[in-house]
Amino acid sequence: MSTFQPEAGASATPLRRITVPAIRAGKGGTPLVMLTAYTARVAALLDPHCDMLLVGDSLAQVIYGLPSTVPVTLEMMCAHGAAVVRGAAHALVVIDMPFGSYEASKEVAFDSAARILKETGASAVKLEGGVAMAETIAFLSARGIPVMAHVGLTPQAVNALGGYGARGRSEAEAAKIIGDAQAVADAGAFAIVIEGVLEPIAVAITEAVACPTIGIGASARCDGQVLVGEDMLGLFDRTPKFVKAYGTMAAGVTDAATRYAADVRARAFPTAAETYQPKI
Ligand SMILES: Nc1nc(=O)c2c([nH]1)NC[C@@H]1CN(c3ccc(C(=O)N[C@@H](CCC(=O)O)C(=O)O)cc3)CN21
Ligand SMILES: CC(C)C(=O)C(=O)O
Ligand SMILES: [Mg+2]
Repeated sequence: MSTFQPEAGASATPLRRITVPAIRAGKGGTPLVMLTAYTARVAALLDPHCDMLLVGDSLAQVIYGLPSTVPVTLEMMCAHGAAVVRGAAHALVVIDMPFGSYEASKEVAFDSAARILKETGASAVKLEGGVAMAETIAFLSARGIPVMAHVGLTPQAVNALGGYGARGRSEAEAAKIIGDAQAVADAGAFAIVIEGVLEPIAVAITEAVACPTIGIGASARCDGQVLVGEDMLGLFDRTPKFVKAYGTMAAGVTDAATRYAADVRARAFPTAAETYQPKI
């Protein structure tokens, strides 16, 4: 069943959404701006400022209070993906493929990615992995599904990596990450997220590949940047070194809830302005 609906109030000449070729053409230009969003309202607020919105599987921690992204399901990604597409009119929406939905074979990956695009109306998917995923990326790309790749610190592999520490501290690991990025670029990825690597690795990849690189804990010399929206807004409590909070939403929520609770307990809310009185 498709849950995709056109944006409410879409006019006869709607603002055209940013396309995958436009993102590709952003290589080496003004840095591409990307944030995650999981809900329609937050997507609508972030949309005018972003080139791309990512419905990240980080919704595991941010929305669901899960300890890692491993338990995330296709159903969760489709529900939040459809909400973000409804909320955003301008940005290209990319949806994370959840752990277990694409690794077994390129055919399994195609079925999962096709379901995501059908049920959400999004334009592209993202998946984690390098050399091991190159064949899958080529298979999807040749069949009309734009793929954003994700190399370096790949959180779905937390059980194999043993944690969320920065990657590429040994020469062998640095070479492996650069090889992964080259492989996914050669396979046709339209962009590559580089997460949690030593800065020289991110710079070397950005200089080596023809598609845009999107950094998170990587380098300002990447072709764009992505952060988890709630981290950037100052709402999420446990944030990695690579986060900069531009907002103070947690403090705003605490302040509002404190004053609301005090008003309720003092019978100071609701007042006449917020109640329905009989007509005289
Ligand atoms: N809110 C949020 N922000 C993210 O960036 C994010 C998620 N959730 N969930 C999915 C993944 C997980 N990510 C993470 C999670 C934790 C660290 C972290 O704690 N890093 C520590 C170093 C840890 C170590 O050395 O073992 C740091 O200080 O940066 C990094 C990336 C990035 N992604
Ligand atoms: C951190 C970004 C790149 C991501 O994959 C997510 O939010 O799930
Ligand atoms: Mg992710």
